[in-house]
Amino acid sequence: MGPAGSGKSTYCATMAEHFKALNRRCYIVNLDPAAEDFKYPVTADVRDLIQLDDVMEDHELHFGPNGGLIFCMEYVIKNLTWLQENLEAGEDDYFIFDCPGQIELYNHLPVMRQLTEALQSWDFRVCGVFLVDSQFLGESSKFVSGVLSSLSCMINLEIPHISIMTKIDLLPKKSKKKIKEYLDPDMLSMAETMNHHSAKYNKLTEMICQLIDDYSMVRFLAFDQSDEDSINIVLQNIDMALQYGEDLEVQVKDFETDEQE
Ligand SMILES: Nc1nc2c(ncn2[C@@H]2O[C@H](COP(=O)(O)OP(=O)(O)OP(=O)(O)O)[C@@H](O)[C@H]2O)c(=O)[nH]1
Ligand SMILES: [Mg+2]
Repeated sequence: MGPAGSGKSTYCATMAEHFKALNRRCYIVNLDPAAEDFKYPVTADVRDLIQLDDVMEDHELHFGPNGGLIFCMEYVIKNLTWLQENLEAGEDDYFIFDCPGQIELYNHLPVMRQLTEALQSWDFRVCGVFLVDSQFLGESSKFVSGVLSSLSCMINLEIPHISIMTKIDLLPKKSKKKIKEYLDPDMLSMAETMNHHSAKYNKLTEMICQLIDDYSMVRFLAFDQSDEDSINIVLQNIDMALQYGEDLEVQVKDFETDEQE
């Protein structure tokens, strides 16, 4: 998930390659009814169910691109059997859902939550991965704004949640250093750098930063698609959030115990 153009589809393509190199299976589902072409193999495509263009061209519905997208996602929720039929999952299968970028889907509409609840009811473990373009995080105020959008998504979905800064490979060396400060941010000194003219707003900024700091609510991981280690760290964090592989260990232990008996 994440704002338009934050790199969601590119993340899916990078992960598809990475999984291949690890010899691990991974299936990617396109949930964006407006998507056009893909740089990854698509296991299931929401456009087989509904397409944004068709909705926008419908003379009775009269939707623009954003209203049309919401209509499409509500249609998906009304037709969840389509999704379930397309997710014939084996044990330990790993799916990535490439989601649309409109932020309203995550922070106040119920559709994405309904979707994650459906996946959980089908016995999937679900982790939210929220992407923000690192090029927009280089200033304290923009960083706090990125944290808040990730946070509102996390609170709305109530699932394990990982926040990622994308396009690190595009940053000049100097900005890369600066971005590192944002991976483990000192929110209070950040608040000081954002002083406004109005004391009232300064206090508000301070309190927002304090809140983020007190609860360590959002920590970003850097995602550099040109750096294998950075991809690995992101994947490990998601695996941990999903408790991926824990059952495998249990099965091995059970097997050993059986043999001893
Ligand atoms: N260099 C570089 N370019 C990236 C990276 N991630 C995305 N891009 C580029 O950024 C643009 C948008 O990336 P997408 O992956 O399409 O973004 P998206 O979030 O799927 O966009 P929407 O689906 O339209 O919301 C494309 O031109 C990508 O090639 C990255 O990590 N590094
Ligand atoms: Mg996309």
